[in-house]
Amino acid sequence: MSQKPLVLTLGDPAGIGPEITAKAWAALRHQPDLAFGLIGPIALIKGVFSDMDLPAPVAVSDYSDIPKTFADTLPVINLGDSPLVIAGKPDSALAPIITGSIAAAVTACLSGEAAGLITNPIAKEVLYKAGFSHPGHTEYLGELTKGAPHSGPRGPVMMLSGGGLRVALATVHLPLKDAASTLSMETIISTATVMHHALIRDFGVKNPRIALTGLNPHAGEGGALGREELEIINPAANALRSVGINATDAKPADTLFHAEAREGYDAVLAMYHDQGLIPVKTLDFHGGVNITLGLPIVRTSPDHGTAFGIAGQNIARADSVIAAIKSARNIANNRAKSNVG
Ligand SMILES: NC(=O)c1ccc[n+]([C@@H]2O[C@H](COP(=O)([O-])OP(=O)(O)OC[C@H]3O[C@@H](n4cnc5c(N)ncnc54)[C@H](O)[C@@H]3O)[C@@H](O)[C@H]2O)c1
Ligand SMILES: N[C@H](C(=O)O)[C@H](O)COP(=O)(O)O
Repeated sequence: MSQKPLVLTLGDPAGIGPEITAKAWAALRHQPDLAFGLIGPIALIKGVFSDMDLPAPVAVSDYSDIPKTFADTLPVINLGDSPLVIAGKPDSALAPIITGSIAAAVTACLSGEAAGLITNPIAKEVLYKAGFSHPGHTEYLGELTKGAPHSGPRGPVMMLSGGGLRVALATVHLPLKDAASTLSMETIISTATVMHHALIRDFGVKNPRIALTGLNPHAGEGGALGREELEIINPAANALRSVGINATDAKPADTLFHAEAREGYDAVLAMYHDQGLIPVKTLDFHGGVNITLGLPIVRTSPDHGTAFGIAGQNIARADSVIAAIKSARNIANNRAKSNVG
């Protein structure tokens, strides 16, 4: 399978990224197939390793050095100097190194030097204050990769995996009041099409079954509680089925996520952010993974954020970032197989 290393972005260094990076490295150092390098100022990560009595990270100049170094210490693609970072104290002055780390990781994946990237959490508000114009990583990665060749329908599509669920979103980071007015047949069709192809290529699902949620309570109750199901979602489902994509008509979201339902589908397409992410994070907060579908590169992320309130206390759990690293390797391997096949 792909022997190229994975790369981990810095995220907001005032958050829990540095400590979960150290904990993930300590947990995975003897698993060479999960070797990863951090992209960021090495000065920002050394203190955490010292506090945890871990070997000091080392700067490497080439991505090919990551696998050779990983068992002994964390390899770092050094981005040079950084402004002062105080754990738990976000600072928009850090925005250039935060976004610079992401851009460098994308470049490494596009060049083939890295098999995939995992993003440490960012705090959107902090980046917005610095002029970051994208809603989050997902859209930024879409922009950074839009010119690169990609076999299959292009995203980006956000999908959270965890608790036995895979849930993608038809609308993402916009005010809830706008979610209904933004919802369209075109958005549902394009998102479900990306999901279908990704389930096959990235997850090895032979005949994907995608359940669509309704927008309204009880999926609109036949139109009595809203008409988006009758006028948008179900016509989109019909169009999807007409081209061979197995998508259901709108189903009531409050009963779609229970165990029996979960067994009936390979993924769910939810109509708005919290409708889809609450079940995943409720069932498996520390095992959940955020996966971006429809990109020419592999990208995963922990399902949590910067947790500024606990940053620097060494109590953050690395489970989710470890799950994200494993997921990135699995997807990279599946893509390598499908490219060969
Ligand atoms: N992947 C990402 O980049 C990502 C994901 C979600 C939220 N965010 C951003 O993070 C910021 C904070 O968001 P939030 O407070 O809603 O969510 P959060 O995930 O940062 O925190 C939610 C709660 O979970 C706890 N928590 C989070 N991660 C933990 C871990 N690894 N171990 C132990 N406890 C953990 C926090 O202490 C807090 O109590 C926001 O700016 C948001 O946009 C980023
Ligand atoms: N909606 C995501 C979540 O709750 O996990 C989170 O905001 C990350 O989004 P990006 O990966 O686009 O930054």
